[in-house]
Amino acid sequence: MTGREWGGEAGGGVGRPWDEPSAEGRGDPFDDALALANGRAPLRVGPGEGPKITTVTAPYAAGGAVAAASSATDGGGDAPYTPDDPFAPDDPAAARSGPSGPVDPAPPTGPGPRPTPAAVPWHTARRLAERAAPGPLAPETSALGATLGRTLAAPLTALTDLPSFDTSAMDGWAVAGPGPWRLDQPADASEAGPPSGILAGHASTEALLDGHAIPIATGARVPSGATAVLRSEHGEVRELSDGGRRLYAPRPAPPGQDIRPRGQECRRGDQLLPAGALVTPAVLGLAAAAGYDELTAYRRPRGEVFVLGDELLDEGLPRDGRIRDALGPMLAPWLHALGVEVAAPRHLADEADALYAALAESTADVVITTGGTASGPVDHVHPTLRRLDAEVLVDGVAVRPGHPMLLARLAPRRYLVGLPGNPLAAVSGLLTLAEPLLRTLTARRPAAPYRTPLAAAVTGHPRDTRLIPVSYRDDERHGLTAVPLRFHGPAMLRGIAAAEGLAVVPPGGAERGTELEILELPWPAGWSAGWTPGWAAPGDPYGPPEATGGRA
Ligand SMILES: Nc1nc2c(c(=O)[nH]1)N[C@H]1C(S)=C(S)[C@@H](COP(=O)(O)OP(=O)(O)OC[C@H]3O[C@@H](n4cnc5c(N)ncnc54)[C@H](O)[C@@H]3O)O[C@H]1N2
Ligand code: MOO
Repeated sequence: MTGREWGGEAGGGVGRPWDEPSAEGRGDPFDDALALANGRAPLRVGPGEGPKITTVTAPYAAGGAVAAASSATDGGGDAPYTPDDPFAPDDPAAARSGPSGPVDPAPPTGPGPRPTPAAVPWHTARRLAERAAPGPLAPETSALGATLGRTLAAPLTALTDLPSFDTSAMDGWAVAGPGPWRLDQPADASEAGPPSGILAGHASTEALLDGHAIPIATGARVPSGATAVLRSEHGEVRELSDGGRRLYAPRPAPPGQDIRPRGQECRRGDQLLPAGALVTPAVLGLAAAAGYDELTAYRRPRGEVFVLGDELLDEGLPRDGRIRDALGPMLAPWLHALGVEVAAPRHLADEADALYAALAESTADVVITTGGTASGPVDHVHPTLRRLDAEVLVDGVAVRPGHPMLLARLAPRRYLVGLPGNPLAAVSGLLTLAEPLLRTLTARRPAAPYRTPLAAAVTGHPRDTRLIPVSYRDDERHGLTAVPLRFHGPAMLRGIAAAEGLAVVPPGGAERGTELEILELPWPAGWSAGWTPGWAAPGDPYGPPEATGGRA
C-alpha cells in the first residue's frame, strides 16, 4: 500500500496543510512502519534501516529477558521516591531501560508472547496518527451553544454592521453642534419621575436640532442630527426663566465624541473569523453579536471508552488487591476537551469475547481502550484486533512511559487507540496517538510549537523519547522555565495532576537550560472547565448503573 492509498479515504473539504511532503518524505518510513505494525515485511528496508522484528523469549514479555532484567530501572518501572511534593527536582534514576529483546516473528492468535515490531519513533507515531484519518468529519449546522469546542466549517461572516447603528458610548446627553444646548425631553418622556432620555433599545425617530441636547444612555441609538455625546459628569444643567433648561459644558464637545459609529467593528459581509477557527465562548459571543442563531461546524467524533481490568473498582478504597479505576474518570473529560462527544466509559471484564463483542458492536468514530495492550495472560487487545481484521497503524511507540500504545483502523473512518493500563502511560498514549488523530477528525489546528528551557536536568531513556510532567516557573533571573515534576512513574498521576504540560525529552536526556518542546495540556485556559456530561451526575463518572456495562 502506498502512502497516498493509505491516507486515501474521501476527504472532508478543508485544506490540509499536513498533506505537504514531510522532511521524511512520503511513503517509506510510514509504509514500512505500517507494514511492520501489521506483521508484514516492510516494502523496502535498506541495510541498517527501519524497524526490525525480534523474538520474545520470556513468558508474557514483550521485551524479553533483557526487558525483564531492566524492569527496575525501565521507564516502565518506578524509581524510588521519597514522599515529597511533586515540584521537587527530578530523580535521575527514574528513566533507564535496556534494549528490546528478541521476539517471535510469527503472529500468535491469543494473548501472551507475540511478535513485536520495533517501536515507531515518537514524532513519527504522532504524524502517523495525524494522517490516519483523511480529514475532519462532516460539517453540521447546530444551535450556537451546541458548537462550543467544535471547529468552524465555514468562515464566520458578519450578517450585519457592528455596531448596527450609531451608538452612544456613555451615559449623558446627545448634543447637536456647539454648546450650550437647549435640553429636550424625548416625546415619550413621562411627566413624573426623573428624565430618562433615550434608553438602550428604545430607538428615537426624532432628529435632534442644532443647538439642542437630549439625555441618552450608554448603548442607545444616537438620534440623527446629533454630533457628539457629552458625558453626564462633564455637563451642567441650569433652569431657565422660561421654564426650560440649558446644558453647559466646560470644554467643547468635538464631533463624534463618545459615539460608536455604525460599522466601526465590521461591515455586513466582512469575514470575522476564517473556517477552521475553534468555537470558544468568545466566538459564540461574537457570532451572536453578528446575528447568528446557529453555526456550521465539524461534528464532534463520537467516542467510547472501554476500561479493561478485573482488578478495577468504581468506588471506595482499594481493597483485596483491587484498585480504583483512575482512567475512566480522567479520560472522559479529557477526550471532551479534545473535541470528542464521549459516552460513559464502560468497564469490560478481562475476557476476550467481551472485548470482541464490545468492539464489534461499537459504532463510535473513535474507541479508546485502556489496559490489555501488553502480552500478559489477559491482555486481549492485540488478539482481538486480529480477530476483527483491524488494520494496525501503530504498534508500540519509542516513548516512555506508554510504549505499548497502539492505533488501529477498525473500519473505514473508525479508529481504535489502545492506551496502556498504567495511568501515566495512558496519558502518554492519549497525547501521542489520540490527540493528533482527533485533531484531524475535528479539524483543529496543531498547537504552535512551544519550547521552554528546562529548570533542571532530566535523565533520558537511552533510545526512546521520554514525556515528563512539567510546571512553569517565571522568575527574574531565569525567565520562564519548565520545572520537571516528581512522581512521574508510569503508574503515578501525582506529577501530571500538578503539571501544566509534558516536556518531550529526547533520548539521552537533557541538561538544565535546554529548550524542550512542551506538550500543552488542554485545560490551562480553563475553557472546558465545568463540563458535566449529559450521561452523568456531577461526581459520578459512570452515569446511571445500566450504562456501566460490566462488573466493577
Ligand atoms: N513482561 C513485560 N511486561 C510488561 C511490559 C513489558 O515490556 N514486558 N510493559 C509494561 C508496561 S511499560 C506497561 S505500560 C504495561 C501495559 O500493560 P497493559 O496495557 O496490558 O495494561 P494492564 O496490564 O492491564 O495494566 C497495567 C497496570 O495498570 C493498572 N491499570 C490498568 N487499568 C487501570 C485503570 N483503569 N486505572 C488504574 N490503573 C489501571 C493495572 O492494574 C496494572 O497495574 O505492561 C507492563 N508489563
Ligand atoms: O512504562 Mo509503561 O511504558 O507504563 O508504558
